Amino acid sequence: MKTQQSKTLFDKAQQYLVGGVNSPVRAFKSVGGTPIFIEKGNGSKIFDVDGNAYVDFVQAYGPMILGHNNETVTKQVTSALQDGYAFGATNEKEVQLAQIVCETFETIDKVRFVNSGTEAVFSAIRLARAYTGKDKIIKFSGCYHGHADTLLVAAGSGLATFNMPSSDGVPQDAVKHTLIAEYNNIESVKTVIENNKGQIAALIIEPIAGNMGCVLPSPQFIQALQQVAKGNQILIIVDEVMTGFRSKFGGAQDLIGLKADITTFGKIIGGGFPVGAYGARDEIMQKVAPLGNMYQAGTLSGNPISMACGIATLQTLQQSNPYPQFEKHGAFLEKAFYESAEKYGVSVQVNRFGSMLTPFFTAEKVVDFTSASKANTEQFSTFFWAMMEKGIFLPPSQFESWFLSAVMTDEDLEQTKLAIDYAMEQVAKAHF
Ligand SMILES: Cc1ncc(COP(=O)(O)O)c(C=O)c1O
Ligand SMILES: N[C@H](C=O)CCC(=O)O
Repeated sequence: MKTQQSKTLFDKAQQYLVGGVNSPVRAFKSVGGTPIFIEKGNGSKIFDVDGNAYVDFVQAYGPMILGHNNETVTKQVTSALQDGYAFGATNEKEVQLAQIVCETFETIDKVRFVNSGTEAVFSAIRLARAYTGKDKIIKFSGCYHGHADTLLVAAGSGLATFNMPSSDGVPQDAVKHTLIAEYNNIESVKTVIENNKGQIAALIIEPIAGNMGCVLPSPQFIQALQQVAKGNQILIIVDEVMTGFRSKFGGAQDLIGLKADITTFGKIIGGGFPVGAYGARDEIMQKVAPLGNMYQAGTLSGNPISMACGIATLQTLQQSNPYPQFEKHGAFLEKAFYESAEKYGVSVQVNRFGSMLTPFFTAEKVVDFTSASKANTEQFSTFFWAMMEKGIFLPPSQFESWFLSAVMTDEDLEQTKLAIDYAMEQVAKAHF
């Protein structure tokens, strides 16, 4: 694997960008070595500046569900660009994308577009507080909801990767209303509620956790969560930034049977352009300005290029329906993991939901952040670099999800299966 050009660019990047990156997980810090610099993407693959090709399981951390440079999407974005990029006045494309979201989600009458998942989530929390008149919120350990102050506690993704319980610069005052419960543990939720009776506006949850690696909620947990929230007048914010339109044309909330009061989006609804959104039934959304007194605004919110890309991406997903294929491909990879792990005596747990998956290097079932944290990150690093050597690009962290794209071919999957076998062998050689 040649890396000279990436190394040269990374040296230069570190002169001008903090740590050479614009988002911490991209720095490869937890797996060591130099991050690759991407030149271009096409279909299921990305290509780095040294000429290496990789089957892409990162997909920009989710949005590129149709793969790179999808012909229909590129055409519609190019056409939108000819008409101008931002107006500070409403454009029909905003209405079109909003209509798709509202018609797809039973729990949503209206949406508001913003520019990122982070913005969507902190706005949703403000809305829940405005609607209920209460301040406290519950968040689950290991879930990540973006980098707003209130939510940078016991968070997953980069914070889990770098073993940071919280971020410097967040005042104690900003997190004093954030209460932490454990994923898949209803007793922990009940205890938090009992200790804060009548003060909790909302709980926020990743319906399928993707930011401590992929972790699925049990049906019993979801059912009890719904009941407990309802019984205590606590709104449920379902954070679908990662899961929205990923495992079905709609939300993971439908698949697991969780009824959202407020839903947040990002990633796929912008198809790779900056976007976020939050939505709810009318009664709640009427609190948002200009209808109500909860203020939230944005210079570039609903910009026509993100909207065009989102519309084209969702329409293509709806027409092509890649979801049954995701199931087939996901199951193929899951089997490949377990077969190779057994062959080389490596302990692995593969957690998967449709097109999201994480292989955890541990013998214990992974059901929450505590069990996820027991995964062997050194084994993961060995595995990661062996996969890179064989042309497979993965998130450079044990605590992220891999994503399948609709354009992955049988050949890509065979290549990935062979790479998994090789990488497991390297793990066994290096660690046993
Ligand atoms: C579930 C979830 N919520 C919120 C966010 C924040 O989104 P963004 O990175 O677009 O701000 C992310 C990803 O970063 C996410 O995975
Ligand atoms: N896990 C994060 C979002 O889903 C990864 C994106 C990032 O923080 O760069």
